[in-house]
Amino acid sequence: MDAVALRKTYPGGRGRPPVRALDGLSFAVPTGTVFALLGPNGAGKSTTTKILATLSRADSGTAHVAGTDVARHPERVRRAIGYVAQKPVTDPMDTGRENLVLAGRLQGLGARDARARAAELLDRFSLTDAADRLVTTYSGGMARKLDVAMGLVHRPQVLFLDEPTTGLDPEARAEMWAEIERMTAVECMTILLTTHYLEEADRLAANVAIVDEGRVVVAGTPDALKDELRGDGIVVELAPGAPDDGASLAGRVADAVRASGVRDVRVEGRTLRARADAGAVALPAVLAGLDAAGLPVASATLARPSLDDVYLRHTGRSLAAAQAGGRSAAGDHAGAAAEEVAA
Ligand SMILES: Nc1ncnc2c1ncn2[C@@H]1O[C@H](COP(=O)(O)OP(=O)(O)OP(=O)(O)O)[C@@H](O)[C@H]1O
Repeated sequence: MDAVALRKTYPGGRGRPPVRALDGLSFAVPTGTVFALLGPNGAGKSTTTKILATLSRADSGTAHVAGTDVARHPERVRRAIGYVAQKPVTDPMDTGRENLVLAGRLQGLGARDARARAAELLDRFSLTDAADRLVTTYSGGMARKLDVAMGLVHRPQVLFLDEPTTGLDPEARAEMWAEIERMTAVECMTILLTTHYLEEADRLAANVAIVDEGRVVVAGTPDALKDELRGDGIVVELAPGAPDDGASLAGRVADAVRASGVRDVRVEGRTLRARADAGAVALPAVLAGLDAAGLPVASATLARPSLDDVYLRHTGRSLAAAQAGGRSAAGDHAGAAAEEVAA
């Protein structure tokens, strides 16, 4: 599966400016592996997934799924893929089993085969005990597992999972992760996953592409991306006593730690992030510099590089900050054009 130079602009609607969702996005996914598109809300992950799943068309660029060009032969692609959207597709007033049997019938299975496939999937997702209860009574984790099962009824070669664990509690998330790992390990399925959880990408994906403002800023294996960052990460939270006067606080903090030998210094609000070859040596010097400058510290941590550091390095801000702030052009979708469905 690959995407090459995908571009997509949504019309703004109601006097709003158009939104450039994809700005030349490219990546390649080896068959039988999990690939994660990682980025904050509005980065363009869902738009990419919809184009690859033939639910939307790119303005330009090409994409292949299961060896087929998505724009030229969308019907062939649809037969080869399962698509699990962010929003549930199940009918809450039907049982889990009824939902799966109906999905099987819609995919062309006979009644007996649809029932057998439903039972198999219910068992696989540990939903057999709840199979004959209405979906409206399911927990968030159970409902999400049923969504994924719905995408698997026709045994797709390629599965798209759009934020499969958003909103799930840690236990349900761990169960979902185990199932995703099983799908690639045992069934050799190719999975494109979108997430804004760094830990999820790190744990599941053989390869990760960090997406920001409609393009891939960096891609590689999680380990290779982390190895690019030499040394340790230092994070210092300033105490509330430190005046938060934006740019001038950032400047004072940067000046205060200049002599400590740290690099890649960034200040967001009251949080200082920096890197050092030997963090244990640099951290006391950082704290001494802040103390001398009259900047009180609330906490300080030292950590091996994480995907968050990779994100910060390549986008200039932490994923948490990007998630909180959204992207500059992103608004809510109100007044925007309704999602179109490619013919
Ligand atoms: N149908 C639409 N009409 C107008 N703008 C849209 C539409 N769908 C998405 N957008 C805009 O395109 C940009 C990319 O959105 P997209 O949903 O692809 O991002 P995302 O990374 O998947 O974010 P999320 O995690 O919120 O789903 C955003 O600015 C979004 O507001």
